[in-house]
Amino acid sequence: MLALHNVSRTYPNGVHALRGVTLHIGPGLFGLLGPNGAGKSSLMRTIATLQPMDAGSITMDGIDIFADVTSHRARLGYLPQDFGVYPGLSARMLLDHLALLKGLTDKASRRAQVDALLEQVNLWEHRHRAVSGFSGGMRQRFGIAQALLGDPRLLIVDEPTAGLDPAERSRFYNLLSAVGEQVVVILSTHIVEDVRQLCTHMAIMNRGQVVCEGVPDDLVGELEGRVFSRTMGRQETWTNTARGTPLSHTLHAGQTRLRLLADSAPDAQSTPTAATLEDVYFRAIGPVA
Ligand SMILES: Nc1ncnc2c1ncn2[C@@H]1O[C@H](COP(=O)(O)OP(=O)(O)OP(=O)(O)O)[C@@H](O)[C@H]1O
Repeated sequence: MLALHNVSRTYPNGVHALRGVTLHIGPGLFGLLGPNGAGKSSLMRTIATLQPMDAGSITMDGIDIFADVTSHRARLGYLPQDFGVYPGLSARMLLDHLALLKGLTDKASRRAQVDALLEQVNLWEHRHRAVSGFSGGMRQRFGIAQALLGDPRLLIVDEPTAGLDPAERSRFYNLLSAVGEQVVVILSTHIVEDVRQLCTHMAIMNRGQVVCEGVPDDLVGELEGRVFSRTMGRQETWTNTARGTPLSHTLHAGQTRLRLLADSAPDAQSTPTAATLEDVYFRAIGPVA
């Protein structure tokens, strides 16, 4: 169990990136959602002990992660938003090299682990190809393989599906959910659907704070029966709309569809509609104009 208590961080430039974050993260896949700049990467990097915090505490199974950074890192796998690769090095050679850097010094067991990981992430047949020439999805799967070196107990994955096409994304989802059966996985993303498809627990961050936390289905269930939808009138603007709390608006076949939160139908045009995790998200962070 990873426990964060009142974690705060202000960068030297004065940006208050984390403001008293408290979270308890157990086994399975934990989704961390939030808009750009919410503080997700800052939190990930802090949990990975790549940057300090100004206040608060983080423990893993009751042990302060900053008390013994080396042993925490040995139990940690991290896939950052952008990870560089050496040009020209094959997947197998690069993974072997990264394994060595991670302290896997015994050649035979290192090779065995490298090969097993390449199989696990479905890159075995591409093991002799240069990682620098991989597609986005293959690269991310390689990223998971490198993060899993040394059998970590905690895996941190920061916005992994950006730029992946639907097929690659779904392959990546399958891999991540299989991994999530064995280790604690924290997935940071601003794609609500990622969390919907993968995560058993989640939190939403906004402006450095956790503004919503729970089980995705429960959070959606809390809004059930209170979400209404209607076409937005031509003269109407996002802010002068009638009753109910506006959640979001989307274009559908050239018309703007408005989603509202209200205890009963706000007007004759609104129809009840099934609540979604996106409604939970917009309710937590506030409507986007
Ligand atoms: N090293 C840094 N020095 C100064 N400010 C930073 C640094 N890293 C992040 N910030 C600022 O801290 C805030 C939180 O950024 P962070 O990258 O943690 O958010 P995020 O939720 O991961 O966003 P994104 O989805 O865009 O990656 C932002 O205002 C950002 O500009």
